[in-house]
Amino acid sequence: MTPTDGQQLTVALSKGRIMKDTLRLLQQAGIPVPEDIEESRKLILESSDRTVRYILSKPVDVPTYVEYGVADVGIVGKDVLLEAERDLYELLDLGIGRCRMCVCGLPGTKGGMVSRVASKYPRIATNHFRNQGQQVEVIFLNGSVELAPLIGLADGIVDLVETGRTLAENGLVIQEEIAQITTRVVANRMSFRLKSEQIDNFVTGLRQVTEQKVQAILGRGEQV
Ligand SMILES: Nc1ncnc2c1ncn2[C@@H]1O[C@H](COP(=O)(O)OP(=O)(O)OP(=O)(O)O)[C@@H](O)[C@H]1O
Ligand SMILES: O=P(O)(O)OC[C@H]1O[C@H](OP(=O)(O)OP(=O)(O)O)[C@H](O)[C@@H]1O
Repeated sequence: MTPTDGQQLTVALSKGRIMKDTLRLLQQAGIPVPEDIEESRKLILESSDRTVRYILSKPVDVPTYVEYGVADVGIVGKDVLLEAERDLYELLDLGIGRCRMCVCGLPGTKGGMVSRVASKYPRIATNHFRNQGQQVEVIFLNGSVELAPLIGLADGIVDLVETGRTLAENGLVIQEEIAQITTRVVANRMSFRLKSEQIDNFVTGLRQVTEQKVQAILGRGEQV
């Protein structure tokens, strides 16, 4: 069957760090993925059976494409979702791209003392300190935020920590964990109703794969 535009599912994928693991899960779930999706410089690709169309986007833009409905579904980190605060349905945790959103700083500088914080995530940082009743000035930076406390721009940072290597190599420590981060599947609210069957199939396939992964890990745990 060749689907019409109305039947085709448009999926916004995050380019970069989580792309490889995302494609692996899609393939394991039996969702058709174009063979050249990793090598190609094309930004819009269709599966060979034309049931799925992929948009390759910067992670930070995925919620925008999905909220405006130009993508029915998106795959993106919880960090990006918390920062974007878009009106989307969050359907599934894929369990990949695992890291933590943390307040970090030089050893000996306590979270409570912090008055200026640098972050690529100004909304997450602002909400966090507001919830704690702390008055903190948040300075937006685009990356390498660990520099800020080292050169005196800020007292601390709010940033992602995965292995902890970037912090350790720059003499910084975690002061507080704000949130556990993983990659999520999100959907446009209207698409969720109009393409319920396609979205349900998409999410069910991925859910089965991610549950199998959890069971495999538990299975290994039981043998130990
Ligand atoms: N160590 C990590 N650092 C940053 N993001 C991580 C890390 N581990 C997992 N992630 C996940 O990967 C996503 C970031 O991917 P990536 O670094 O490719 O995007 P980006 O920050 O928009 O990149 P850039 O702006 O450099 O193109 C995050 O949104 C987060 O969900
Ligand atoms: O705990 P780690 O394993 O060291 O990972 C965390 C680092 O990785 C990310 O930076 P990224 O490499 O995306 O570069 P950026 O600072 O330019 O965003 C993040 O912002 C931290 O700096």
